[in-house]
Amino acid sequence: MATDSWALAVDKQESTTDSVSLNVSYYDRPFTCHSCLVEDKAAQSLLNKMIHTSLVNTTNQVEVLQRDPNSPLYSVKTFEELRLKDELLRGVYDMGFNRPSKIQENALPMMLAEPPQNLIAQSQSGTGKTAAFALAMLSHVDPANKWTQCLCIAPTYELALQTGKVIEQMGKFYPEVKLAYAIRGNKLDRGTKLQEQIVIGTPGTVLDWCSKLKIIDPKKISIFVLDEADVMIATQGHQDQSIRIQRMLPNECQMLLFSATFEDSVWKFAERVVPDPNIIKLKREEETLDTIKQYYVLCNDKDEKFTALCNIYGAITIAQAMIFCHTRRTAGWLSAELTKEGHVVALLSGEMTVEQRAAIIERFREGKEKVLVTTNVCSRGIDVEQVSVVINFDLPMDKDGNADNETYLHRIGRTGRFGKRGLAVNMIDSKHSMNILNQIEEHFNKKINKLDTDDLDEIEKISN
Ligand SMILES: Nc1ncnc2c1ncn2[C@@H]1O[C@H](COP(=O)(O)OP(=O)(O)OP(=O)(O)O)[C@@H](O)[C@H]1O
Repeated sequence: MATDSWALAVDKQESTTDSVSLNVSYYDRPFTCHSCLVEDKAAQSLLNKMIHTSLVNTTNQVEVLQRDPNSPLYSVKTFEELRLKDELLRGVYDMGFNRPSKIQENALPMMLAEPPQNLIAQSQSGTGKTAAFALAMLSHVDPANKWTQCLCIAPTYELALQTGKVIEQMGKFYPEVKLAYAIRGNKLDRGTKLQEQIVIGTPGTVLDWCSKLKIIDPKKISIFVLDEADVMIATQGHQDQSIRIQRMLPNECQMLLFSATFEDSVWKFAERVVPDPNIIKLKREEETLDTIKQYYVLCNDKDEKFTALCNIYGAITIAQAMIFCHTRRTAGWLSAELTKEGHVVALLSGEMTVEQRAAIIERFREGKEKVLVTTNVCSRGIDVEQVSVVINFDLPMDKDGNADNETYLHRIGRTGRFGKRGLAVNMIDSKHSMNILNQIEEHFNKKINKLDTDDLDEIEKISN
């Protein structure tokens, strides 16, 4: 679960600095807690999964690298064209899927081909990867054979359960196929012969079931799925266990690997566990600042920033806004102040569990609250796309106190999605924050104009 340790470190530092001198900005000191910066990728991934209750609408480009150029990849525009078993087709339609998503359209023909083909696929969260490999596994198994034929590993207990749910739902009309969870707490005696055709679990337990306990015969596995590879490799132990499992499988076993991101380390791991792969990459829409109007507001302190924020709210109609604060404490204070002013505010806070965060983001996505106040740590990597205004109550910075340009782009970039014009307002209350703003301007080669929040006419103009 999320530890949110960075927020904790920032909070701690904030409180220490307060007691030293009220005039010294805590931004002036570099952070010391480097290890605290390790993100909880699994929590992030689980959050995104829970939030994406429907397919994310993307206009992304697909890149397909086929191993065998002589077998042209045919495109599937309907699920019928995949010649799925009737039971599965019913399952798919029962889940409300009318046609395959982009990643499904490209990956499913490869996954269902004869002879089996290996695949490495990358696309952002919510694009339909889980549903794709769930369908592939369900299509491949022979329900008459009462042994494990498909093995799927996920980085955490919770992610394994989420994926299992999809398989169960999709296989609803195919009850002959059974699923078992190889997760902690699911204790089976050594030598038990598992009858379930599909097993989903975490690497450690799956490895135990295959080797020590001999519950699964790895030589009888015909599909091996590695889900959330980017999260998996964040834990060295998982990486080693995954490779050990893979080594036990027969050469002809189909290997499938999925990941939401594809940095070098993921790539290296993928190449080790998936021989001769086909590769599908769904390029994420480039985030851009071009359609976003960016401003800054000059203030002396936090209270003035709050007044400026209220002035903006008073002058323009804001559909939905996200407000980013640097610390959990500021976020809490701000949401309380905004609530006093009559705003309906949601606060995403560091001490919440993943489930609580997902519920809050879900309500915000549904429009139940119009303002979401959050810290960056809390919302990192989470896609909320419909926001029209982003307020940087505190500017994003890295551990050394420099501008965090990537985070800035991620926060702001989303407001301009789908061609809509977005608005971003940066609150400046110190020399240091002005410095960060200048670094951001320089990095993106874009001038950010000053906004006078005491001039209501001027504010009104920016929303046109
Ligand atoms: N073809 C489809 N049509 C409509 N909805 C779909 C389709 N495929 C998947 N979905 C839905 O879209 C949501 C996201 O799908 P899925 O969980 O498979 O994405 P993902 O890429 O695996 O995401 P993550 O990386 O977070 O695991 C789910 O609610 C799923 O039910």
